[in-house]
Amino acid sequence: MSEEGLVLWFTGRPGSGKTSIVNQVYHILKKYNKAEILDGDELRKWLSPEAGFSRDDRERHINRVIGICSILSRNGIIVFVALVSPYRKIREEARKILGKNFKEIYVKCSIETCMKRDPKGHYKLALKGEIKEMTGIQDPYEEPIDPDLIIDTEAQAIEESVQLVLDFIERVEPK
Ligand SMILES: Nc1ncnc2c1ncn2[C@@H]1O[C@H](COP(=O)(O)OS(=O)(=O)O)[C@@H](OP(=O)(O)O)[C@H]1O
Ligand SMILES: Nc1ncnc2c1ncn2[C@@H]1O[C@H](COP(=O)(O)OP(=O)(O)O)[C@@H](O)[C@H]1O
Repeated sequence: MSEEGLVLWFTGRPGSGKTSIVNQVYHILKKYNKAEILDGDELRKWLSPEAGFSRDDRERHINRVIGICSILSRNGIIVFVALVSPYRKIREEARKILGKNFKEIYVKCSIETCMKRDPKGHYKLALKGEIKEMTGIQDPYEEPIDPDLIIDTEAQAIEESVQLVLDFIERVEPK
């Protein structure tokens, strides 16, 4: 691994599998590389405690995450980002700012399956009207058009998804 880092940007609907995959890949990789996880929920608590889920709030929060990625990756760290990041425009912005070491990984899963999984119960609350601006219910999720990697968590077991990400990193990491 060179001093150049890598930003692996996992985007997908809530419940698609971003956190589960990132945690497992990180666990395997961190023995050999400097790596860090920037995961939606945990990150919001300290980086953007004031933020809700309006488009403006999401964009402001994601812009801050892009800034952190820039600092970490230029210090040779592999950064795992797990954010819903539902808008194409802001993901394209991330690619522009972070350059060739930005890799967009689409964690693909239909809204129906995400709603069935509902690991945090947010979809249920959104359907009852207790959460507003929920991605996939009242708010859009704009699928990536040409991502660097697609992980289909409806078609794959988690072990398979994890292996695909590890294989991808092996192919793209700066040597
Ligand atoms: N309104 C609404 N819309 C989307 N998501 C919501 C909402 N309210 C709470 N949550 C939970 O917060 C997590 C998403 O935070 P992110 O910072 O990743 O979202 S974003 O990138 O700013 O769009 C996301 O966690 P993950 O399930 O890990 O994706 C949700 O469970
Ligand atoms: N192939 C897969 N990859 C990732 N998660 C999966 C897969 N198949 C089923 N799941 C399940 O889907 C849920 C995804 O939740 P989570 O990882 O918190 O998603 P997200 O971070 O995208 O909200 C977990 O309960 C996980 O066990």
